[in-house]
Amino acid sequence: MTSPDKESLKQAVKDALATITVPDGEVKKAGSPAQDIVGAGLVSAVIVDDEARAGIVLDFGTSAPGDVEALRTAAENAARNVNGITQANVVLTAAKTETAAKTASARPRPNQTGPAPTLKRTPPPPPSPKEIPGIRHIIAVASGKGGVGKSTTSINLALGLKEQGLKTGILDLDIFGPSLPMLLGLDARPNAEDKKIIPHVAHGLTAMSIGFLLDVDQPVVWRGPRVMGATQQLIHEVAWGELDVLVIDMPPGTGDVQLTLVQQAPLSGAVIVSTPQDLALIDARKGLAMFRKVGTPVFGFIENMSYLNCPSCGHEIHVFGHGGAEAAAQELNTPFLGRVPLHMRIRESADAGNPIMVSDPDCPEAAAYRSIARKVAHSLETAEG
Ligand SMILES: Nc1ncnc2c1ncn2[C@@H]1O[C@H](COP(=O)(O)OP(=O)(O)OP(=O)(O)O)[C@@H](O)[C@H]1O
Repeated sequence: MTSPDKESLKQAVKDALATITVPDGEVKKAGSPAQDIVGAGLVSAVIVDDEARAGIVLDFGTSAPGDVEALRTAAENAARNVNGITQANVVLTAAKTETAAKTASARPRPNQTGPAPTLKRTPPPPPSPKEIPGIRHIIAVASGKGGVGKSTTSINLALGLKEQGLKTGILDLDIFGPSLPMLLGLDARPNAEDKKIIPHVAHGLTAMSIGFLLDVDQPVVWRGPRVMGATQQLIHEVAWGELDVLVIDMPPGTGDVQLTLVQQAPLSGAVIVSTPQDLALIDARKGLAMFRKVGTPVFGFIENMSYLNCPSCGHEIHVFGHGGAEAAAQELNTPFLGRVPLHMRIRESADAGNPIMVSDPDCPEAAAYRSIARKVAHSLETAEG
């Protein structure tokens, strides 16, 4: 999808939202005469991604919302009915009131012991990335489009880096569909201490996901994100401790959200995941352009779902064509980090919360991730000079 398409879809979603009336006696931002939810200032963000999925944030400020679920449903239906929109997801946010705080804290997640950390509104992002004390390197795992295996690659790459002796963390910033809770088989809300969120530790990785803070049962994300605010918080207000490397699983695509994320984290470098199909490669090129624009070194391309190993003779079968990412990498003067086969083991282990680097470390697919992780570790060393 070209950006003008995305822009016009975004406008169409906004127009559709503007047909929803603020119910009588319901929330309305102070000083606003408008009666529709856009005019009343309740729509704080509309995002349309490369797959034409709409993400909408309805922000209730400090008003105590009444039937916010009805508004959510109305907004979702309005966005879904826009021609071209494939999916719509509405996040509700509000500043914490005493009652709200009580309601929220009355619903602890399993394993929760301390007060629940909440996503909160934070000041606009700083113009230049702030160093994070204790973290030597941050790398972003990006993809031009969704569904290419970016999250699966992120977790196995992180485990591969840990195997190299690096103290490794992983941060899932995929606001469109956080996968880390599933990949690690974890959904407990993290605790907070001294105003910092305490990350989980799983398979030897320090792990944090935006998904740990978004409560599926809770209609409102209290003091919840403007996406950028949440991102800031997840990068800078988590007690990461000492890490050699933090792997960030980025949201798919190369739009404004991604660009801002890239600018918020002091990245040592990025890797771009692609599949062999042409379309994915075109998108991957956009990813490269985005990182180059902000001066982040791209450590290289990874080709995922690259081939099948024939179950009887072990030969590689190239279902989606062959060598596209490698050729593109060469043409774009960017390293090629390696290919990962398409294999049920990768999918099943990921779905079971036991990534293949842990569940079957001696299989050929784990070897593919290991080889990529070695190259990335080498790039990090080189980056250190
Ligand atoms: N090499 C592989 N072989 C088999 N299945 C894979 C492979 N890589 C990823 N998958 C599967 O493909 C699906 C999409 O992968 P994943 O969620 O990692 O993609 P993504 O790019 O992060 O997607 P999204 O954009 O939706 O976040 C998952 O079910 C995953 O298990």
